[in-house]
Amino acid sequence: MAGTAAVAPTIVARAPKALLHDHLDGGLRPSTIVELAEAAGYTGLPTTDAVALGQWFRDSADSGSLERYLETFSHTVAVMQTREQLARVARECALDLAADGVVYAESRFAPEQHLAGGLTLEEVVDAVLTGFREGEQEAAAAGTPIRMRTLLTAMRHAARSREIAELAVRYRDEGVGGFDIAGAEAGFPPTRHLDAFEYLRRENAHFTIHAGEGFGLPSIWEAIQWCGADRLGHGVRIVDDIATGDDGIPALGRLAAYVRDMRIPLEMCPSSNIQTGAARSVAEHPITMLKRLRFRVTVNTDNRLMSGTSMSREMQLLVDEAGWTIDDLRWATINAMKSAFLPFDERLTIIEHVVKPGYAALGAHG
Ligand SMILES: O=c1[nH]cnc2c1ncn2[C@H]1C[C@H](O)[C@@H](CO)O1
Ligand SMILES: [Zn+2]
Repeated sequence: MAGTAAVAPTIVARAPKALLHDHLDGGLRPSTIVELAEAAGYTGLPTTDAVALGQWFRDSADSGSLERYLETFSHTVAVMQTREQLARVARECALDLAADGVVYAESRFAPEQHLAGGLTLEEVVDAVLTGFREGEQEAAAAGTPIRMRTLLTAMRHAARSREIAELAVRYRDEGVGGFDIAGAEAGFPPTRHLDAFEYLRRENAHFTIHAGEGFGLPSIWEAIQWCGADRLGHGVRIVDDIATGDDGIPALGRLAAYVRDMRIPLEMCPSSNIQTGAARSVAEHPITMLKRLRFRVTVNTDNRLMSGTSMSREMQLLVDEAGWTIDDLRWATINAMKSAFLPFDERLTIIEHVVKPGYAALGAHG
């Protein structure tokens, strides 16, 4: 019966997908890193063999710690310092996602990390937006249309969040959907960046916050109740506020209830969470319990390079290891589209004209 049989990889590949949490500097093709490093004279790579390099990223990111996981980004950021490098990486990102069946994606990066080659913050953003536009055009011509948006990230250990928030507002009509903070979570609470969030709220702008990944409930609570985040990056530790009683019935604490009641989207990234130690396995990942409890769950890649993953792979893992059905994949995709930092009418158009017909053709039910 449709919706209950295990979903075959060919079906997952064809399913329309929506991606809210993907890092531009965490999704480079290994071959591109090797080429860009050689052309730029960057000699810091652990190997110049593309296959071995891909493996190196996956192994190094498999560290059990968010801090060590983040160290691997020094190599990708090193080859994203010129206009051409940034545009190429963005173009390839759009093409790779489109080839994987992603129809809508928000890709994020931290402009402040791309100034070493002398570019200004504006030039960095322009270069990335140019690359996304090229990728969109080529993907459409290849018969795999994708709509790309970018989120501008500020690094939580640094002190440029207000400036980056202003940049996000300045570019909001050019393809920037919103703002985010990322980087090590423990020791860097989101309230350090309160002025940036207050500014964004006054500007009617959108933002998400990485919270509840490398640190627990206090981080989620601050992100929502102090900072006013529209969405949570990961948010996986919200399960710490859900107790299972003797009767087996889950009881939600006040914060978990708030997140569910307010339909706050959770940008969940199973493979990344396993690598950083935020979850033990896909089978035990809280995403499936949260889906059952009907939180606003979405499925995401986080860093395709570091996790050796794709949207299809994350979905297939949930199918194979956590029993997700095609109806579940459809539900998560519609959740993501409902939560996108895109005008409401455009969200509806993608849901009604792309996502629903795409899943209907695969036998899924609403
Ligand atoms: O999962 C993550 N948690 C916190 N920070 C992250 C994660 N993935 C990537 N980052 C950081 C490293 C990148 O250089 C930065 C901007 O994309 O965001
Ligand atoms: Zn992330």
